[in-house]
Amino acid sequence: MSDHLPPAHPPVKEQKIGVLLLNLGTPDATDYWSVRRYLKEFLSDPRVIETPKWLWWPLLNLVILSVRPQKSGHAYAQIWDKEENASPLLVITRKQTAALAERMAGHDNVVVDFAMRYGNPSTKSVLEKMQAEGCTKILLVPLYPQNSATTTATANDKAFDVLKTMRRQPAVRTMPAYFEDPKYIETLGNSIRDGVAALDFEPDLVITSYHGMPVTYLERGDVYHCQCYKTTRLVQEYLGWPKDKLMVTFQSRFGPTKWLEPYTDKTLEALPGKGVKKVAILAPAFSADCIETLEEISMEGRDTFLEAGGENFAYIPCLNDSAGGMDMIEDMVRRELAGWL
Ligand SMILES: C=CC1=C(C)c2cc3[nH]c(cc4nc(cc5[nH]c(cc1n2)c(C)c5CCC(=O)O)C(CCC(=O)O)=C4C)c(C)c3C=C
Ligand SMILES: [Fe+2]
Ligand SMILES: [Fe+2]
Repeated sequence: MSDHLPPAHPPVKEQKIGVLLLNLGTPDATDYWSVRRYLKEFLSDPRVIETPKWLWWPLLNLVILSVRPQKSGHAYAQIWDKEENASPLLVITRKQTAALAERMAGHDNVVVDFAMRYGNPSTKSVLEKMQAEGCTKILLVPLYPQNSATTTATANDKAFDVLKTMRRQPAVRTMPAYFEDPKYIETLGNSIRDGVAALDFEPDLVITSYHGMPVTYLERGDVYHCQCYKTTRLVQEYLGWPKDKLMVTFQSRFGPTKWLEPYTDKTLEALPGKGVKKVAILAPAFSADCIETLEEISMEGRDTFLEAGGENFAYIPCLNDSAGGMDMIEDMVRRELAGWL
């Protein structure tokens, strides 16, 4: 590694600032072994699975990893970006990185890149690359609007685990969760307003569906649940809509334990019976569309709702690399870089 490092004391003019976008990660391919490798890394993270290791290890290795990769692989295959031969999460994160790099191009000392918590490109490989490029300051940008131990914390943990192995330490900052940042609320609110205006029906209800987690994590102090509710309330206030026009639900249940309620799938099943037959739905916990939005909501959720008697269903995409979404990321990153630029 030392062969690839810049001089011990690069002149100040040659020192660089790294901006590292972090997201969750995704399999390299949809086959059994690729999905299994990804799920094994993901589901072995004690920040994600708090079940004691002695109990979780046999369950994961003997049961879950023998059946889940096939099921998830099938779901990934339905949303795979064939042109790029990659998962949408990877393709979109790459585009966000390129767009941010272009927006920061006026600062020739700023290097923008991205890394994943699980899978590729790994946080280790990208942090090592940044150090080799002369980054003496690094801003970690976990792309999760709401803070959770299962996402924000573990993304930062991974980066610090890598830094632990480096003798030379860059100065490091982490971007906070942005669930109530006025720029996020405005951007999300605009995407809902414009998304709804573009529909050929008027939704009775707009559902904000957040990724779920076991209720025990909330009980142990994870702030995610409260931050999800606050995001939806602030967006409702920004839009000036009646309170009952927007609803919070939680999706992606995993395993037999009780997760945060109300569940998205059960809600979509029940709404038509209550006279709510036209819905629009979006997933504000995701900064990029992925299996959980494109397959679980836009495909499965749609089928559930229509089969239960719903008439109109629309999925409003994540902010992704849209102009508004990139204005927001650029704005937040520039604020965190204050004093460094
Ligand atoms: C098992 C526990 C899980 C918790 C807790 C959890 C929290 C959580 N996850 C996200 C964001 C994403 N999750 C994604 C996929 C995904 N999540 C879990 C499990 C938990 N997530 C699994 C097993 C999977 C893999 C897919 C599957 O097999 O169903 C993704 C998408 C990845 C992709 O490749 O497209 C994202 C993004 C948040 C925000 C969150 C917070 C509570
Ligand atoms: Fe997840
Ligand atoms: Fe899912």
